[in-house]
This record gives sequence, C-alpha cells and structure tokens, in this order.
Amino acid sequence: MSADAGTGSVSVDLAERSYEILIGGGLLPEAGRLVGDWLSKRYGASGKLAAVVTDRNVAAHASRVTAGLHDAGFQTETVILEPGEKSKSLPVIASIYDRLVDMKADRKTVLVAVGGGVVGDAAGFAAASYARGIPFVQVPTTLLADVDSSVGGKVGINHPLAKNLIGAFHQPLGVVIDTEVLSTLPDRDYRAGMAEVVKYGVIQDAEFFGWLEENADILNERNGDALRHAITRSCRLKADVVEKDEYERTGLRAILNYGHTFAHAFEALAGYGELLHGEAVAIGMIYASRLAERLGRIGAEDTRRQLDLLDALHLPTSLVGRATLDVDDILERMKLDKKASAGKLRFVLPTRLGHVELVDHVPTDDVRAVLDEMAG
Ligand SMILES: NC(=O)c1ccc[n+]([C@@H]2O[C@H](COP(=O)([O-])OP(=O)(O)OC[C@H]3O[C@@H](n4cnc5c(N)ncnc54)[C@H](O)[C@@H]3O)[C@@H](O)[C@H]2O)c1
Ligand SMILES: O=C(O)C(=O)C[C@@H](O)[C@H](O)[C@H](O)COP(=O)(O)O
Ligand SMILES: [Zn+2]
Repeated sequence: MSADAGTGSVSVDLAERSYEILIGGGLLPEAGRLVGDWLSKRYGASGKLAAVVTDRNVAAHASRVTAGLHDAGFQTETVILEPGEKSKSLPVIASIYDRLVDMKADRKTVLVAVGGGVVGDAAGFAAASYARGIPFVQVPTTLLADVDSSVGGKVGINHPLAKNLIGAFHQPLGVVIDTEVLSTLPDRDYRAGMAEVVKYGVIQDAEFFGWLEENADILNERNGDALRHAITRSCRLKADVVEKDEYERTGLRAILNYGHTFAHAFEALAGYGELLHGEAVAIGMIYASRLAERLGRIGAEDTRRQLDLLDALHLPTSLVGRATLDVDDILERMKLDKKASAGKLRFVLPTRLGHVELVDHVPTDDVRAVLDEMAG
C-alpha cells in the first residue's frame, strides 16, 4: 500500500446521534484518545471503562487500540471472539454480556468493536441491548466493515433460518478507519468488501461506478490512494442514505439492500460462512439485475457492465461451482427477508447504473425463472 496521504473524514448527521468517520493510514494508535474525546463530549465525565471486542485474527490490531485506551486513562477488558459468520449468534452475545457483567459495566462503559463486520454487528448488538444500550465505537479492520457495516447503526445476529433477523439500530459514537490495517486482510475477504463498494456505484452514483471500472486494476493491488477514495466515497454515499432514513421506514434505506434479498437466502442456505457476505452480494446483484432486465426495467448492457466489473475485481457472479441450492428453498428463505411485507417479496431493482427502486409485487414466476436461468 502506498504511503499515507493524510486523514479524511465523513460526517453522519443524525441530530443528537451525529458522528464522525475518520479515515487515514496509521490511525489505530489514535483510537483510544478519540474514544475518550467522543465519550466525554457525549456523556460528560465518564468512568473510563472500556470493553474491547475483537476476534482472534485481529487481536494484534486490537491490542494497539487497547494500548491507546490505556494511554487515554481507560481501564479495559478484552473479549476475543472466534472469527467468522458463526459468531453472529445468541451464545456469543451471551458470552459478551457475561464479560460486561463481570467487569461491572455501566451505561457509561464504552464498547469498542475492533474487527470486521461480524465483530461490529455482534458487539454492536451487545452494546445496543446491554443495560438497554451503552456507547460503542467502531474500529473496522476489513474493507467491507470500512465501507459498510461500521456505518449506519445496523447491528445484529443471524437466526439459523435468516440472516440478521435479530438486531437493532444503534449508532456508534464514532468510527476510526485505519487503512493500513487492510494490509493483513486475506485476499478473499478484501475482494468480498469490493462487492459492497460496487453496490454504491450501482444504486447511487454512476460516475463512481465508472471510476471503479477505470481503477479496478489498482484497487486489486490495494493502491492506497485509490482505496482511500473508494472508502471515503462509499462512506459518504451510505451516510447520505442513513441521514434521510435512519430506521429504514420510508423505503429509501432499503436501496442499500440491493442484491441482498438473494444474497441473504444464499448465505443461510449454503451454511453461514460458506459464501462470504460480499461474495453472496456480488452474485445477488447480478441476479437482481437479471430480474430487472426480465421485468423490462433495465437494459442488458447495464447488467453486463456490473458483471464485467465484478469479474475484474475477481468476485463471483453466479452460484455455479460455489453452492448447489434448491430453487424452492431459496424462494422460501427469501420470504423471511425483512423487506417482505404481508408475505410478499420486495426487491431493490436497478433502472440504470446509479439508480434503483424498491419494487413490490414481483411475480414469483419471474424470480423462479431467473434462479433457473442462472443455475445454467
Ligand atoms: N451492519 C451493517 O450495516 C452491515 C453491512 C454489511 C455487512 N454486514 C455484515 O458484515 C459481515 C461480514 O463482514 P466482513 O466481511 O468484515 O467479515 P468478517 O468480520 O468475518 O471478517 C472477515 C475475516 O477477516 C478477518 N480479519 C478481519 N480484519 C482483518 C485484518 N485486518 N487482517 C487479517 N484478518 C482480518 C476476520 O477474522 C475474518 O476471518 C456479515 O455478517 C454481514 O452480514 C453488516
Ligand atoms: O445498512 C444497511 O441498511 C444495509 O442494508 C447494508 C447492507 O450491506 C448490510 O448487509 C446489512 O446488514 C443488511 O441489512 P438487513 O437489514 O437486510 O439485514
Ligand atoms: Zn451487505
């Protein structure tokens, strides 16, 4: 990765729940001080007790955050989760509660999530529910968490039958993105994060989509400047949506779910963790775009450009060779999607690059036809 070119920030404007996302190389040691500043700004003098939740693969990064917390005067406890999607489960949440009870955490104890989307979602849900809500800070360490899961306050865990079915909205006090941490991220996880970056281009920003097409090669090489631009733009685009529809009530926030109706069913059916979330989203976006084509809402050329970009970023675009799933099972699982209403599926479908719509009453026969066609 190239040398740091300074720290940037994105503001998320949500009245009394507003916060900053700081983005730069080498920010990890600053996180402790930032947590202290954000906590005292929001809650006044605090007890300076922090629970750091991380996973085994990122514990070394987390210890640098812990050192910064100590320097800032915090006493800390560290909870280390098993890496992987299976940690988004009730027993893991119960184990975090136990540790919070042991350390006598109160409503001014801050929970600091250092890790990918799994750590952020699970720890964030523990923070949302312990003592009816304690402050929390996101220190994402994967590309996916940088651009998506650390921003916007969706936290939660999986039900065996459906992704993220149990959860809450709980905004962080702030987000610290150290782009240097990505240098240790395995390639497969790095690529998976790119799927959510591509999503923003398709749903909100055709120009950004074009920039991604032009820069796919250097993004694959993890070029520092390109990455910082991709992360900053993605955070801004997500913040724009969250600021207007924080609780997904008007339908606007649902656009962030492009590709996810398919993806979540695939992830649950394949067995959590078999297909990475970003991989499932990449495949789901192509299925959703094919569905939009079939319904006459988008031209084939716009699906092809998504396919080509995902290919260039080495992401999968169909289930073939990845998972063999039964079409009826997929349709059944999709009915558990949180966007469904009165048992009817709703899909986020593109009309052109840079624009999507939430569509009700999509005929099951059309969804089935796309699933059959994509199975080859
Ligand atoms: N809350 C939201 O808005 C939101 C948005 C998108 C995705 N998600 C959720 O995020 C999860 C996926 O997140 P993810 O892709 O970050 O997966 P993840 O948290 O499982 O991390 C991927 C892997 O990388 C390892 N890792 C993390 N950072 C590392 C680093 N810097 N160096 C080395 N290894 C590292 C982890 O231990 C793990 O094995 C899914 O559960 C998905 O549903 C939530
Ligand atoms: O923040 C959102 O809103 C999103 O939909 C972002 C998605 O990328 C993310 O996967 C989210 O966890 C899905 O939310 P869900 O409500 O469909 O579980
Ligand atoms: Zn997602």
